[in-house]
Amino acid sequence: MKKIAVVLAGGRGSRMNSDIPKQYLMLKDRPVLYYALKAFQDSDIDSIVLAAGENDLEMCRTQIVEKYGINKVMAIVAGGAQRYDTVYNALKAAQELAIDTAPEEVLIYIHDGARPCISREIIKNCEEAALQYGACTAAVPVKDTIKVVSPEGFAVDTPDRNTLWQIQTPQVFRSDIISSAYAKMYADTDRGTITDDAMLVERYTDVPVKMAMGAYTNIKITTPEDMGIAAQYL
Ligand SMILES: Nc1ccn([C@@H]2O[C@H](COP(=O)(O)OP(=O)(O)OP(=O)(O)O)[C@@H](O)[C@H]2O)c(=O)n1
Ligand SMILES: C[C@](O)(CO)[C@H](O)COP(=O)(O)O
Repeated sequence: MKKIAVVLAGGRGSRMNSDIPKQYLMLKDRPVLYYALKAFQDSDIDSIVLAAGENDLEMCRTQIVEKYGINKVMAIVAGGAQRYDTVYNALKAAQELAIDTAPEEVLIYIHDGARPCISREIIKNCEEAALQYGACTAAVPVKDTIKVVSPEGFAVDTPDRNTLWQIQTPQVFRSDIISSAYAKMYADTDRGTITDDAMLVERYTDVPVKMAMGAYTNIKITTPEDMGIAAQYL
């Protein structure tokens, strides 16, 4: 199996309200993005594709990849308007890297660059599930009661908590499966809001997406208070 990580850093981080995108803020003494790259660097994956904003490509190369010796990064590509556009650009680069390998023999690990607390154990859990099922996502069972709420702010339903999982990354797929999902998604003019890659596999293929155990500490930096929490976890 060839193993390629796709690390996403093409977002603007609008909910963070900072001058620079959240993935470049300093967390402890390193940029947020460093931690995800380092986790894959230290894993047994073969290579990393980093996707970043068009104007940040050179900065990523010199100030993060080269500076911290992340030498498994084999391509740095420009992101797109939506998260899924960024993933798609990175997938094309990953396929180039694996040109000599059958897509069924390639695993793609898609990870948010804004999730710095990823661990070796989570990567391993996802890998095992992807090898067995072809498609998986890191996730944890929800701890709170979740309600469906009307636009007016009233509870309309309380789903059985035992059926609810909170979805994280990495999301790991066999290359043929995620490629097929993306091709069908772009052909669909009525695709609506898409927030993760597992959703595409659920919607556009018949491959069930397996939950692989993530961690409650594997948070995504989204709003300012997340920086302090992530620093504690790290
Ligand atoms: N067009 C985009 C949008 C998001 N991402 C990446 O996807 C991950 C998760 O997305 P999210 O937390 O939603 O990031 P942002 O879109 O940057 O944040 P916001 O929604 O607050 O603007 C982040 O690592 C982000 O950089 C990306 O690569 N390209
Ligand atoms: C993929 C993801 O991290 C799963 O939780 C998430 O969907 C990323 O985007 P979001 O816009 O912050 O939900």
